[in-house]
Amino acid sequence: MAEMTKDFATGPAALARDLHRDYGRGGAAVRALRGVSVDFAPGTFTAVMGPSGSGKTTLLHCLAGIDRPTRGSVFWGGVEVSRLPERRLAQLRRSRVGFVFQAFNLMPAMTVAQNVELPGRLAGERPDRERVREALARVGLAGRERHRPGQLSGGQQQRVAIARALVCRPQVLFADEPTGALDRTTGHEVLDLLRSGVDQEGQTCVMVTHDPVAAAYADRVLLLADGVLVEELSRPTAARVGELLSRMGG
Ligand SMILES: Nc1ncnc2c1ncn2[C@@H]1O[C@H](COP(=O)(O)OP(=O)(O)OP(=O)(O)O)[C@@H](O)[C@H]1O
Repeated sequence: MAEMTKDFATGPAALARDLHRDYGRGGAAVRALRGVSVDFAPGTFTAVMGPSGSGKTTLLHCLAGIDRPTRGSVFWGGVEVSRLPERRLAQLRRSRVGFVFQAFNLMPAMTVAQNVELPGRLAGERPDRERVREALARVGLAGRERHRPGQLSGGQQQRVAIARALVCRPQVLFADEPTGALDRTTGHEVLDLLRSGVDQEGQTCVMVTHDPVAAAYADRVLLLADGVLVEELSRPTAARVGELLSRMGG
């Protein structure tokens, strides 16, 4: 592929350089990102934190190729994705990244297996039953293929959404407040799952969260404020993250 560079195998799984995202123009423009540069090494788990409106979701969407930066670049492996034409970007996004939302975003009328197959079907592929079974087994939902989302608990529904994101074996899994709609115990199950994907399968994971306890599952915490990265914390504990957040607020 022409846009591939030779560092593909060894470089970061994803990176951003001088990322800017403005919403609107002129004096009324909201500058959601104002020059973010960051690398995500393969097999690492990063939590993105910061006050409401600091640009966390915008950063995640730009990194995942769901939104385009106004200026700056995003790379997956050695591929610069921020300038790819829409069709090529959609194709690459399907095979390289997975995305998990706070609200699960499952189709209620479809079975669990059909939900996991859906992105592939939308891309015109024939469903691979074995892969779907594997993805569901990986999230602890073997045997629930024929159930509907409404027959599952919130935590199980989020695990279906994670299986859907993992079924194409993405290089990077992005999760936007994946435990935001869950109680604490169920939230921990989802976080354990994300953590074990990183430890056991070398998955790269980037997660937005407001919760210091959730952030402590990560290897690193990035703190955003007003669209810029202001702090980075390695091997976070909930107490250190809490301290950092209260320092920011004070
Ligand atoms: N589509 C949009 N149009 C206009 N402004 C937007 C749009 N999306 C986001 N913004 C603005 O960009 C800024 C960053 O928003 P973003 O959702 O990325 O923040 P966040 O840190 O994820 O917030 P929260 O923690 O509340 O979810 C905010 O000021 C927001 O109002």
